[in-house]
Amino acid sequence: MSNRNRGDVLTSQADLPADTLDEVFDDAPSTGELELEDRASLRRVAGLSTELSDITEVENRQLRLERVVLVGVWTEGTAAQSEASLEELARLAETAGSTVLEGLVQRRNRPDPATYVGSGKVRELADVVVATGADTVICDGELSPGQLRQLEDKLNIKVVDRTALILDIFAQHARSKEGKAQVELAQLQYLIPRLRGWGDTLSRQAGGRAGSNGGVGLRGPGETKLEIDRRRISKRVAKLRREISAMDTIRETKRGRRMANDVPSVAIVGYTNAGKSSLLNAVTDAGVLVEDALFATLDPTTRRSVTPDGRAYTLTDTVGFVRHLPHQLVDAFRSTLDEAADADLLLHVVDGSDPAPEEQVQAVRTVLAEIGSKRSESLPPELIVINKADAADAVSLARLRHLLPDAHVVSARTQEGVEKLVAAIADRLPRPETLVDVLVPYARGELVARTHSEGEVLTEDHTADGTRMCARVHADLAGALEPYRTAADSAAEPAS
Ligand SMILES: Nc1nc2c(ncn2[C@@H]2O[C@H](COP(=O)(O)OP(=O)(O)OP(=O)(O)O)[C@@H](O)[C@H]2O)c(=O)[nH]1
Ligand SMILES: [Mg+2]
Repeated sequence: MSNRNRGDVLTSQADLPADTLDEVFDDAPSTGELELEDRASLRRVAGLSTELSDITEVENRQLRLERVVLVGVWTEGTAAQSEASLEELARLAETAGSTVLEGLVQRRNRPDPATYVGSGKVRELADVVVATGADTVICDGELSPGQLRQLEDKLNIKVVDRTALILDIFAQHARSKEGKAQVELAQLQYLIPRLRGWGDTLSRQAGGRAGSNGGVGLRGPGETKLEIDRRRISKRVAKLRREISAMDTIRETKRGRRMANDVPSVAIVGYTNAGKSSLLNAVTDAGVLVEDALFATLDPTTRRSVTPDGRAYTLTDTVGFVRHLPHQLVDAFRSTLDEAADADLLLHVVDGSDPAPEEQVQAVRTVLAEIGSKRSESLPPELIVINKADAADAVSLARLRHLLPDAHVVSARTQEGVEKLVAAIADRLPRPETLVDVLVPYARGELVARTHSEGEVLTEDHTADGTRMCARVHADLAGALEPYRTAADSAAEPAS
């Protein structure tokens, strides 16, 4: 399925009764075919739903979003913003492996409480669905269970909201055991209040394709079955919670070990597709997967790097942020983001070529604040990086610089500004706290090497008796260097 197909369909939109739908989305962002194939092969390695296979209502993991029509309700902001929002939804849908056939936006004061779009528009939407041969409608928002059900009943095809779509992408991309468990938990939390709706749809679909509803299946599964399913799911939720908190402990231990090592850490955060992985690669030659798709990165990658003056630090790539991140996922992904919150420095990457980078910055800060509010310690300092300078236009770049005066403007692609950024990172990293003056015998060369990589060497001199160094080191290393301290060292004060 290529975007070209989609383009073809879009060019035929003149045949469609779209005139009364206020906006027609027709700008196709592209995603490589290969990546999509890759995703498709990944997503079918399910493995996760095994324990749930008997709960038919919970099979949203097997959502098959193939040929989709997008629909949004435009309540506030400019027309351009509403289009950007739908464009993002299209990219999300493509990331999930769908072909987007059509995108429609309706201008309304607020979404219709019954059917999301106004009831008159539902009919038009139904016509578009038939004309394009879509099998799924994706709504740009979080719909209530009732809205989803009523829209499905009226359209006779599957209706999914933005939250379910994002959950689906996360389910496809999560690779670690913990990530998978967290996504499943989030999906179940999303599903519990919607059980009846899903049961309804699926039992209807079980009777054949859409349209076969009526009579028996009309009211969904009986209360009793629903209750049983609900209980089962609650049990599963409790089990997942227990597993996750056990994994939490393991990660805490690991992180604790890393912190005891006193290697300063930098976490790269930012909106999805901002170029976080590219920047990690640019700074460290890490070779992390980079692609023009949303949520390419779901499991954090950590790489070591060194400052220009030789101090070691770690850089961690993280999950991208997105506007209206489903709140179930804020919790679920607390872990990867928590790691970011524990860093010594946040590198907040902004896509300078995006039409509305300010909104991305806002979305990221909102989620960070949410995480910060659940922690006892405050969040690490933030260094803003405006990326894709090569692709951004001069006017919006100037506006961004004005808005974010402390930001570093770089291009991970051309390496422009990267060297300066590396220097700025080095400058912001906490320095080791103990000042030592030591004479290390040549037989203990490994201590000299450690001081270079873990500490900050101020002066170094090769004497007849060994290497004489003045350096700032962390407590651990100071302990190891203890036997070699010189007389002059006793006067040394801890550096501030
Ligand atoms: N023109 C230009 N494109 C860039 C630059 N940096 C990254 N990109 C492109 O932007 C897209 C996204 O890059 P990634 O590094 O995967 O972005 P990310 O923030 O890690 O994205 P997710 O992991 O999906 O959240 C890719 O197509 C990159 O080639 C840049 O400096 N200039
Ligand atoms: Mg990435």
